[in-house]
Amino acid sequence: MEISGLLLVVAVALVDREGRVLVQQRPPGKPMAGLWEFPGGKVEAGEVPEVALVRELAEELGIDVATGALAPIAFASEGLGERHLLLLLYVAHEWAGTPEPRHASALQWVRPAEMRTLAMPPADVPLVDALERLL
Ligand SMILES: Nc1nc2c([nH]c(=O)n2[C@@H]2O[C@H](COP(=O)(O)OP(=O)(O)OP(=O)(O)O)[C@@H](O)[C@H]2O)c(=O)[nH]1
Repeated sequence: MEISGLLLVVAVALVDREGRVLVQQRPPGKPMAGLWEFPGGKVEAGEVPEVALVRELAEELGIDVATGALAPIAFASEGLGERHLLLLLYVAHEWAGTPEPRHASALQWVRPAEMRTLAMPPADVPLVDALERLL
């Protein structure tokens, strides 16, 4: 959803039992192709953010997440070309199904410290710091 140049995006750190986080690689043809990011996407007009995230996770990964399993942990505020990105990051420890890369080029489970070695969008760097403090 875009409000006067403000782009609202929701994303999640899915954390497995070993404390690893799922990241996905943006596919060729999309802006920032090849970078690793948290699964998620744009909130559509009139959509509640948590509902948008549940929808994106079903579309992108084929998993079911309950809105109540999503806990907000951090946000990023970052210039994005002509627009400004507001990215809300949630964490979830429970979901149904096995994530598969339906839109992404690849998926991988990584520890927060290892995420620093991955090329990620600029907005994600402070989010990784917040995640590392939390996990
Ligand atoms: N999903 C996601 N998007 C991110 C992250 N970091 C970040 O800067 N973004 C930016 O947030 C925006 C999300 O757009 P998207 O392309 O993933 O969203 P979408 O699935 O709704 O896209 P669509 O327009 O292809 O349907 C992009 O500009 C993307 O680069 C992140 O960690 N996860």
